[in-house]
Amino acid sequence: MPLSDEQKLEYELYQKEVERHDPSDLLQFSANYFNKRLEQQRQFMKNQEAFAMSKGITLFGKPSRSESVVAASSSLGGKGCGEKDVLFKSPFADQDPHSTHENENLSSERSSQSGSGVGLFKGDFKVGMEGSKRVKSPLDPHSGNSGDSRRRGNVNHQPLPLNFNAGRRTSVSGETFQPNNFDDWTPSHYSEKSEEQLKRLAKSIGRNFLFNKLDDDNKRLVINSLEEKSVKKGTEIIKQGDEGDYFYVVEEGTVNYLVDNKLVNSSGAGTSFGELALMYNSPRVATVVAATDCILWALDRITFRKILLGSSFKKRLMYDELLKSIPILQSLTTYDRAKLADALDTEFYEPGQVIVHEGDVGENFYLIEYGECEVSKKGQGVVAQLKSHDYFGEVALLNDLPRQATVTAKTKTKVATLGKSGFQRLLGPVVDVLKLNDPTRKGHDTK
Ligand SMILES: Nc1ncnc2c1ncn2[C@@H]1O[C@@H]2COP(=O)(O)O[C@H]2[C@H]1O
Repeated sequence: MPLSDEQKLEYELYQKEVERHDPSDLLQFSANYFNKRLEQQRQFMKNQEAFAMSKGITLFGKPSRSESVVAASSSLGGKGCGEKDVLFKSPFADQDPHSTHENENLSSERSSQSGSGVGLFKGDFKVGMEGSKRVKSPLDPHSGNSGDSRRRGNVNHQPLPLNFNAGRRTSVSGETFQPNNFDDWTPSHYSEKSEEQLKRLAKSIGRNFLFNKLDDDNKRLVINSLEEKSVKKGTEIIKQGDEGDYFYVVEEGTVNYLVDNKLVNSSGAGTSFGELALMYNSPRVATVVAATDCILWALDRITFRKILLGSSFKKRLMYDELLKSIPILQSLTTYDRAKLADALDTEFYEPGQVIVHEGDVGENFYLIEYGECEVSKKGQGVVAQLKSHDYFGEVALLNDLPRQATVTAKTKTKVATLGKSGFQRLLGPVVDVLKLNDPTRKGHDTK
């Protein structure tokens, strides 16, 4: 049976750690490594449950005896366990390391099926796991992150948060995302919302993709942490260069975005803004002004980072390092990169696997995260070699032509893919560079 993306990720992280440390005693190293991973995951869940309980939210129910039996048979590989048999059991109640993954999966389902949320949204988000992820080395708290990601299609089989640290970039983090820090945190502005407010929030926030990715419990935490703000037309809500304090969702009205006093964008009800400074601990990149009277919902920095950054924005953080390291994308702004990251997906290829076939219709643009690929053309053989941080697939999309060459993975390869519409919409600022480099115009370099 092929590995799931989640298993691939875990395996890949492990492999990278082995390569990085080159241990003389591999078994001892591996035992330490996986113990540490297990500890991290359990600690995070304990803290999350403790916090949720302090707010009257039950994340993981206690198993009944009969449920324990179901769980035991399930963790022993029992098949035919229908949905109604799923055990909603605290994943750290069982200290048998062999049952960990079973527990994670079950708990994840519990989380997504929880009926305790406010019932405003229909997201199928599994706590802290969507899109791709980046996990800090558990063996070295000061090490850089090793990036990774998984395909969208598999979200339903995602275990609970193996990596709450996902996306953390040690160089930019203001607040630590160590799971055990969760203990000290309570949202700065926590108030149960009235029925009337909930109805309005269902409309405005329900339209915002960031919130649809949260499970019911996290949605409830976020909703109750939101502060309502009415602003008059002309009010400066955010000033370029300032430090980030709040993230905003627009319930009513329109806001204008200005960079260096030039209008660059406008948005209305259901949209959000102010996330970049909070994500990257960087100054505000734009000034935001109310173009009409507005009703906004503001979420404080810490709650944003604790909840949304671990889920809705994980994909951005995970792709940010890759996008920053790709030479042709150097001209993109933080905002352009964030939008591009939202549109990317991840694919893995094994050595010898064809990624793009000459003559096919072009659907995607590819960025190589790691691996080596070979470009070949009928009648000419191999015409180019590609390596990590190179790109391909642009010619068909730029010129509306069939694929001009075949690209084959030479080693295990991980690519970020961008669909045709995203390519046209998001790569505007680099199209000229892509055209200049177009191999059908000037011949592809053989590296
Ligand atoms: N074209 C744009 N360039 C930069 N920021 C933008 C743009 N459009 C919307 N924004 C938002 O404006 C916000 C200003 O504060 P932040 O830098 O925190 O996050 C920024 C984005 O959310």
